[in-house]
Amino acid sequence: MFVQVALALPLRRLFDYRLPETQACHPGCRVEVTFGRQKLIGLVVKIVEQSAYPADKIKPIHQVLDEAPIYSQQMLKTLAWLQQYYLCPPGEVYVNLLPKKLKNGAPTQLLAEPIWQVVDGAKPPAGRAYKQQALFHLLKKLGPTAQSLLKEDGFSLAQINQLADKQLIEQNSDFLKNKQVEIQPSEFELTSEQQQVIDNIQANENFAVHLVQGVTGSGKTEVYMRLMAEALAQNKQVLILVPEIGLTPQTLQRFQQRFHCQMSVLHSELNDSERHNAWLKAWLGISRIIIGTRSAVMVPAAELGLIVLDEEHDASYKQQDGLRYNARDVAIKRAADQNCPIVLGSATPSLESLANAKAGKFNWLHLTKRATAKLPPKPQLLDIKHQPLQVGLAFGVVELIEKHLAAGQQVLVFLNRRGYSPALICHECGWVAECPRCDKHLTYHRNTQLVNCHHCGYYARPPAQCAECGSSQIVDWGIGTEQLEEWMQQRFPEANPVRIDRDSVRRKGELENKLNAIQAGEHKLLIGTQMLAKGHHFPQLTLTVIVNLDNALYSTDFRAAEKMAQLLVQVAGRAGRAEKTGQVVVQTHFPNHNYLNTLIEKGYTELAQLLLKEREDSQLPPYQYWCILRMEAQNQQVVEQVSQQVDSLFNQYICQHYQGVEVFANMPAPQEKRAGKYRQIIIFSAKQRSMLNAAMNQLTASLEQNDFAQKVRWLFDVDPLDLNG
Ligand SMILES: Nc1ncnc2c1ncn2[C@@H]1O[C@H](COP(=O)(O)OP(=O)(O)OP(=O)(O)O)[C@@H](O)[C@H]1O
Ligand SMILES: [Zn+2]
Repeated sequence: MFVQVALALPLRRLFDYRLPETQACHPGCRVEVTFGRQKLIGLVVKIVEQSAYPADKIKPIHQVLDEAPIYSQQMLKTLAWLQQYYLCPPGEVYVNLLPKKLKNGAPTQLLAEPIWQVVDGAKPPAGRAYKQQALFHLLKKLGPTAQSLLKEDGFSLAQINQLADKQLIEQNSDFLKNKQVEIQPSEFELTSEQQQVIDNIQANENFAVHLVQGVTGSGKTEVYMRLMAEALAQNKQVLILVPEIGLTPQTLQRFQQRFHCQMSVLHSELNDSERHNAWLKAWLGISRIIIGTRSAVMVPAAELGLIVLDEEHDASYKQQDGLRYNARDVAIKRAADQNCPIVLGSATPSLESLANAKAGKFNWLHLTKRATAKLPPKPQLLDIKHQPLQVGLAFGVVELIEKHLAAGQQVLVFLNRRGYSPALICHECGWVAECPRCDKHLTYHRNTQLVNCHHCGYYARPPAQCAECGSSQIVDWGIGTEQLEEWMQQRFPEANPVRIDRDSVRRKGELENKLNAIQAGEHKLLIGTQMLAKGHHFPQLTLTVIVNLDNALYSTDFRAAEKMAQLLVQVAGRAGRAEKTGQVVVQTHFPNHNYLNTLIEKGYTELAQLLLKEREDSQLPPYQYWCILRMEAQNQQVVEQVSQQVDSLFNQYICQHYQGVEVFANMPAPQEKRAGKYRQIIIFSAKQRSMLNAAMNQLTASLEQNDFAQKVRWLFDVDPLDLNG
């Protein structure tokens, strides 16, 4: 008997070893093996009776690390699919998805972690220790809570220890063994629409994909929580996927307040110990709720009974390096293998999901009203042609902002461009400062006094002189959020403007503090990028201004219009969420553009129909499946040559065996040079997914054997979302 082991190597194959005589070994167990002169840790994928290698050449397994498999049969099946579908080396899937400590051979044991609770009869701390007071009250509401979760809620170890020193909170070590869930009652009655959606989903316990399309503020989260409550009550585990946890800290607290139980929270900012524990608690069934960003989708949970994936259209579900999976598609596969329902929610579903809903593959459900009885405001288009602008804003818009502020309300100004200005140019000759590694404009950041490449991260001091003509008259060009903030501070100082973008909330806790201050009404004027668009609920906000989305109307990216519409609806949806009616103004040079008018007059679904029709007519996804072969090299000629060779290899030897699979395009990536490398892409397309996958598997095998392919770095991107990627 032999075992086939996946190792974390960039090779698309499993490795054969001899079964140990003394230790039991099953598929799904970790093993330590010798590979060349190294010792590596891998995962047993299969046990076979025969090996293609001579028996005497096959080395024995050095050590079996797990008595019982880490992955169940069913998870192994899902992992096998993942590897096959995304055309990647097995190690990428079987080994690299494990938390680092397990990958390095740590035992499957939880690391000790304090569980905190309020001391019986303790009173909140007095004085001005606001954070400590907030922590005390939260803990009182939640009951025993793991320390890591309190950190997720934005509290520091110092604050926890201070409360402990004052003997207001104490550790409770028994709680970890407790798998019970205590469900708090909801504050409100469901609307009839919410009830219908829930009844419909609960009518079927088995696998089904439910697409809940609900307008912004329609109470999707409440629907999720009711469904979760039901699953938890049946002793099932629940997996919740969200685009970015850090952006919406309120969401986590909402779940914590409703469900008192162990939770695993997984996202990219965990340290190794936190990830280890979160993963193991899910695996051991201690965590009844697993909530996380895309990487949480493959965390094992044997008793999984429901998957919820919020904001299903969000591009952050697609991983853009290594194993380039889309967590939405993987989640659907997991639900199918586990035979449990999956709920995809969004106000603006992706065209892929809408096509599936229209074809009857997804159960399409609607929430057409806001939970608070008012509809989201209808955006108004403001023609800015020939209009004088100040920091990109028309006079009328500035007056409107003034009016809303004067009424004591909050205003959101949305600009999707961070930094002070998107370019520095020479006033004399028009030279533009560019990234030396990408040939793209450098963005000027005044706060840091640096120019920064938003494509590769390169930064430098701003040039003092023009590189072409030597003039020292370097001026900034265009408007970014920093500049808008600066202007607003002068124009509306009493509104205490706040900027929210990736630069302004770099430090941990900063975003949370700013969001809390906004909730508390300390800032009346909010300036932000799409960070401010997602999921936030600001009751006092009545006006949203969208400075500019025109680029998307004439973009070369066929997804640009879809993304623009999703963003516009999300941003607009922040206004008028409480009693007062909201207003949304969109500045544009193209007030008669069909996309904008369809979106505003007829709604997102109508625009989506139109876009789907266009995609169908031009045979673009989702009417064709795509797989991109990405190649890059230091040398432009080399990468172009290789792509020609791959193209002919495919057309001469491969395509005739796979009906309908063809090269849709062979071209430089839209951003051809990035971080000093030249990039070329070949887009393969087919009407049938399985046919495309088979052809690509064949191509992969050929590329691995061909010397010419080794001259470039190549990889596959299945179902790409972005040609640049
Ligand atoms: N049945 C209900 N009755 C009253 N209020 C409700 C009800 N359901 C939800 N709400 C409230 O309505 C507000 C919006 O709900 P929620 O945040 O779940 O909406 P959403 O659909 O997720 O919105 P978005 O897509 O904008 O994030 C919340 O404050 C929520 O507490
Ligand atoms: Zn760059």
